[in-house]
Amino acid sequence: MHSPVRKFFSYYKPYLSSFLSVLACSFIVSGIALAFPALVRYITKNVLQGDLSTALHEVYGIGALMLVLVAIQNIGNYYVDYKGHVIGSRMESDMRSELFAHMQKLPLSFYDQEKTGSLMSRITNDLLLLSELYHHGPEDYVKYLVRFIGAFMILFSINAPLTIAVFCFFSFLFLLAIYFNKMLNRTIRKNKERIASVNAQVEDSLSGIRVVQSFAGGDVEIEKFKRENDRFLVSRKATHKAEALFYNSFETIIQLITITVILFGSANIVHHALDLADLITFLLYIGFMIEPIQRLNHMSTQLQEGITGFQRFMEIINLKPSIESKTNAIVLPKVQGEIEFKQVSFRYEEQGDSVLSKLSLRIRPGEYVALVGPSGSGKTTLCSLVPRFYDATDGEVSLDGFDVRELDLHSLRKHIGVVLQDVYLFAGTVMENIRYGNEAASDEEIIAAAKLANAHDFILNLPNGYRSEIGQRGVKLSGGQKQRLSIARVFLKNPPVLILDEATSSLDNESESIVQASLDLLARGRTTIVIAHRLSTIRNAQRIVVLTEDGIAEQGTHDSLLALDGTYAMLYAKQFEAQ
Ligand SMILES: Nc1ncnc2c1ncn2[C@@H]1O[C@H](COP(=O)(O)OP(=O)(O)OP(=O)(O)O)[C@@H](O)[C@H]1O
Repeated sequence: MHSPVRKFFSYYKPYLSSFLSVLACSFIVSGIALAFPALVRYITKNVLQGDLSTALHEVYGIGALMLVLVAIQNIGNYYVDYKGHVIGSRMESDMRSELFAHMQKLPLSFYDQEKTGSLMSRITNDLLLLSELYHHGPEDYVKYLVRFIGAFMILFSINAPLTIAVFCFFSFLFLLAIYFNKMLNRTIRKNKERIASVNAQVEDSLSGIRVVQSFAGGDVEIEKFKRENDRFLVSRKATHKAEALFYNSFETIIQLITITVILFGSANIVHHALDLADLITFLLYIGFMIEPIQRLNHMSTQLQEGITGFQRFMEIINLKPSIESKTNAIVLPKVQGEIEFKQVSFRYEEQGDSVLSKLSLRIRPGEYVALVGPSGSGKTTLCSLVPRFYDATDGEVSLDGFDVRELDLHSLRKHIGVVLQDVYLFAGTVMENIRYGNEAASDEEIIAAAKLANAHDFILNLPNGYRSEIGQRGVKLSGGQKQRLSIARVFLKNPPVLILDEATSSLDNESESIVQASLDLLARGRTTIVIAHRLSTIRNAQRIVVLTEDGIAEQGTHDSLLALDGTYAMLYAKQFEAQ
């Protein structure tokens, strides 16, 4: 678990020298600002009340000095604004990259619980104002602390009792700021959670836009969206209420301070304890003490946005990937493909029911094994334990005799190819999608893989051949075409172990036979586990394993299982009748 404070400051490290130069500049600029009321005081108290024949000459001299100071101050402010913001944005961008990379390592069990849209919101919205926090946070503290302490000391030297009276008001402001900042933090956190829900709703509706339109479900989606959007509005209203209360209480106290200074200052003038020039100086410096507080006050929503964004960032960063390579994990350069499940039990959630219980199965290198059984019996779950999409709750899964938890995760997954029923293609070209199987592959190798997957001909018929854009999730392709691209991807990967999970189930007869031909070719010489509902497609499997809710019910070849006249024979007869 990272310490939040240490983690927060660690992002300054790569930019430390630039950031210190910004802080130094900020310090100088604030010091210069303090000189102006002192110069006004000098003019009103010393120059204008002294020898008037030389006064104008001296005033021009001070005016020239002021111009030089203004120039230095503005150049300094430009540097602080520009450089500071760039540094803040860089840190924000570093954090965004770190969060995305961290999410890549989180296990599927994490994604089972979270909504994609909410996670997107954490990467985009939540981090947006962190740059302001990183840049303005320390820099404003330096700037305003210099101004505040400097003004306090000068005022104290002019009139100590009045300064202390004013300071009492400031401590009250300070306490008020702490209280309201806590309140803002709460409401802003709620805002972020609710905008994340709005995002999740948008993502869900738009990803399923085909289902929405086919069910004419636009109104339902609009209603669901409105519900989330309204909840966001309610929490925004609470934030605005807190902000308005905060700002206006502050302004009231600040006005009270000014009135106190005018009243007490005037009384002091009447009693000859203060002169007019001192009162003017006092009022100018009070402005210096008030300005930092006003500014921090107006900035506080932005800063709080940054703080809550950081807190939500830490919630994810602190999640330790439960499935990762051990230190000194074994890297397998070559895999024979022997898979063994030893007394494997599994359940998805800690409190949930077991999906698999003490299951044992050994698959020989190069063997073609079909898994069949009723829906929900755990076939997909069993296969997902091999590439460690999930870890067995009990027992051991091994590859070539090595417990998969001892193997380097990258090297383990490199040796396993998975073809699913629900193909996922990325927005991009055909070429880019096939290359996903092996980033180092040449164009020729990609074309060869496409030929093996029976995809080459249809790809050439696309408007731009291999350079054709296939749209989000491959919408511009048919189901069979998408499946053949996903098979080409696995051909290119060339893994010794293959898992085919209902790869042809959603295809029509013609597409199925083309895809089946490519799958048969793909399976050649590899250890293959096939999950199939259509039993006709696995008749030739070397071994058929029948999985039921109670575990492995029977196994053997198609003919031996029919002869056994058990679960398989019953499933087969049912399908045969239906056909
Ligand atoms: N990600 C998940 N989180 C929680 N439970 C799950 C998850 N995936 C599957 N399950 C549950 O685990 C059980 C086994 O599911 P699994 O998908 O492995 O079965 P299957 O035999 O492959 O089914 P089918 O043939 O219908 O695909 C089911 O009861 C299912 O509800």
